Amino acid sequence: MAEEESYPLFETRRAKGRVIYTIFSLSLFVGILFIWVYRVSHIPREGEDGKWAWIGLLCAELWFGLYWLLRHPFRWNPVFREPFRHKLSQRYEEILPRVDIFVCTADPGIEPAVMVMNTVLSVMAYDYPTEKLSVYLSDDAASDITFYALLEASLFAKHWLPFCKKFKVEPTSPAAYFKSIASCTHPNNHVNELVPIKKLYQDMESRIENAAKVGQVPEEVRPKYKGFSQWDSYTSRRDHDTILQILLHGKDSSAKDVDGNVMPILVYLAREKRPQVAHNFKAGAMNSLLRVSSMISNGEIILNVDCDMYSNNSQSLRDALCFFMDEVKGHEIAFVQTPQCFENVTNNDLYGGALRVIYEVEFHGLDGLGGPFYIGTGCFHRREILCGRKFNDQYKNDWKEYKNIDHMKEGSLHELEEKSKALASCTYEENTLWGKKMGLQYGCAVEDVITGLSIKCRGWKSVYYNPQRRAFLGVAPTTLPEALVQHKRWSEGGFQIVLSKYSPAWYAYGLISPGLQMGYCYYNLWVLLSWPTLYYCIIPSLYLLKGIPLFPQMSSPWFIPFAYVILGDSSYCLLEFLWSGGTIQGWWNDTRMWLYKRISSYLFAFFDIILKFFGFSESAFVISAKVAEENVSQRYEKEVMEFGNSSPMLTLLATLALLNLFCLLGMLLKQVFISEGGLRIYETMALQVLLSGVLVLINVPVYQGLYLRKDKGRLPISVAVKSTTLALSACVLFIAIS
Ligand SMILES: O=c1ccn([C@@H]2O[C@H](COP(=O)(O)OP(=O)(O)O[C@H]3O[C@H](CO)[C@@H](O)[C@H](O)[C@H]3O)[C@@H](O)[C@H]2O)c(=O)[nH]1
Ligand SMILES: [Mn+2]
Repeated sequence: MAEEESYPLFETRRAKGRVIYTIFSLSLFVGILFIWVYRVSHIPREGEDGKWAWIGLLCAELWFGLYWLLRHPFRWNPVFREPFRHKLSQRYEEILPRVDIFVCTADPGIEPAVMVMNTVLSVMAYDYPTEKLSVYLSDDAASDITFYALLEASLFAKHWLPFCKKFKVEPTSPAAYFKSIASCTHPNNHVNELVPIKKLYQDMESRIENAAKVGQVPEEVRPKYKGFSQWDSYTSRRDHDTILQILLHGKDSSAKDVDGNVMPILVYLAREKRPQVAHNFKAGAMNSLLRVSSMISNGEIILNVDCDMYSNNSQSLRDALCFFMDEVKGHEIAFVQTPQCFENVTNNDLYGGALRVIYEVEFHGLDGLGGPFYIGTGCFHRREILCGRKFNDQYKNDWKEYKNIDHMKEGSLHELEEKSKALASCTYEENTLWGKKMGLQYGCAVEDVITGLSIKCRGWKSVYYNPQRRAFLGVAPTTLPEALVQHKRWSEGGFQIVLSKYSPAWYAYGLISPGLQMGYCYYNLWVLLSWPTLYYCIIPSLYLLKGIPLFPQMSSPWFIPFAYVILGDSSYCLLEFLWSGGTIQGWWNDTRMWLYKRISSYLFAFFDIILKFFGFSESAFVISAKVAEENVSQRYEKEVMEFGNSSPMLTLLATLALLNLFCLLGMLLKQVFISEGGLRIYETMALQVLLSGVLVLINVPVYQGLYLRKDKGRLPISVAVKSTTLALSACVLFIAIS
């Protein structure tokens, strides 16, 4: 036994090829230095054309170069983790800790109840002792339909859980499972039982969908369940008492599955909301869940998932425990983060939703520097640490200690509900440390990342666990505006962190490793990329139209560093993308999104931050859509870009796309009709032609959306008119004033 115990519960491997990477990046850095030197030493003299444009480019290039430096630490030491769950089982099966799972939902219109129930069912069916598992659904919409759906799900679960156990079902989300076996051709060994369970599921699904469609819980159901009476005092989504119902609990003898086994605890919670009290979005929901669950089950481990992120791997809970329960390293680990993966990403990933390089490369690198960020979903936490505990070396979790704690010795379920409700009232947090030092942090659009950072600053580590079989699968945005709005929220939140008390730039100094500090800055400074990128998309093209070079000509030796940096960096990014499982077309699409995020999401986030700073605008959380209309989905499947509305973001994108087209065409026309320098322009202005050319190529979907497409997903006529006028006038004005 002693020898047995000396084997760790997980293993850490380091990546190879770091030397080559280091040499390569050093060479690129030399190239960047040359570019800087060139810019500084060739500033046009007073009276010469383009002096200010030149200085602008210098600033942009300085910033790009510095930002580029930030991305290196987390490519130096990537690590890969491998848990050994059979060892966990051998050593700790009897004393596995209690686990509380939090699912958050906020809007039944955007997040359909059936989808949410699939997530709930999938996590209820983890391969784990059910008496130690509790699932909490937080509903920020306080929708009785969601409650009704959960009631239905709790009944269906009594069949579904034994079925999953018996046939080792994977994935345990019923919708995903039925879909996966529909596409598999060989007959299963459990056809006889499959048919009835599928029927049960479909019946439940149609009942929930009907209720959602008519916007009402069926008349006959209401009086049967006392829980619905809690809606009697409900006035609106933003104004209601706490609604809390324990739907399944070991104390209740009916909470057994069809085989007579105990079911996991299942709780519905809609925390109290009042119009005059800030509810702090998902962070507020999580903190209420933390308190309520401490009363009902008090699991030592907490798993948090978004309502679309169903469990795709029934073992991942045990895998995560291998990290926490490891005898040597486990005590330092605050949370275990899995990547966000998406079920609906198409082959060439038009909107870059898969975030491939982030999850396949960069997060492994962060793990080598002290641990990945907490990214809100698919994350396992230790309760105490999430609630504010500081690290100290002596701290060791004695898992055996918890063995026989029964949190519910006396009192009825009803009493338990009433006591728990008080913890979810909207005044509970007044004059407490919740949202500051306890629980999730308030006031930031990425509550998850800032909370993770504050945990790191208290001395803890985290682990990135990226299993072969995806742990969770969710829904990525399926339209361009949605993708852009999501990135706006993220970039805005990131910058709020830089400006916050926990700023990775200064507060974290000395508390986390310098590499990790740089990693946090790399992700949280997105907003500041908008201006230089915009500048690079506009100025060189306008000067191309006018015939003024801003880059070295091809025959100059200064051309070499530009060519080397451009080629070297793009090929490196391409390789990394392919290595992460992407396609070449996917990389091209990702590059387009890289551009669009910078010139729209980040820019608008920048303005929003300013507005908020001066008190002109309030925090908001724009929830990402999880379903799309039929024709939108069809276009998404075909990878046709979906614009569909006329937001200022799209007008800006279209204007910039057209501006580049006009500049390039204007330059070509000048060549043909005025024929100033003939082919010379390609020699003197090669890089500007290249830049405009690439911008035009990358914007092809925008031109199509403006002028060629007829379907509903195209850019509206109004955007076409506005952007064409704006782009043309910019070109004409620029030529005219000089
Ligand atoms: O007031 C709110 C708003 C949102 N949510 C829930 O938060 C989750 C995430 O919202 P979503 O619209 O899907 O945002 P994403 O951008 O996909 O989410 C990522 O980024 C968020 C921070 O911006 C994190 O909260 C998420 O966990 C993380 O997955 C969803 O389950 C929502 O139901 C709430 O519970 N209450
Ligand atoms: Mn989401």
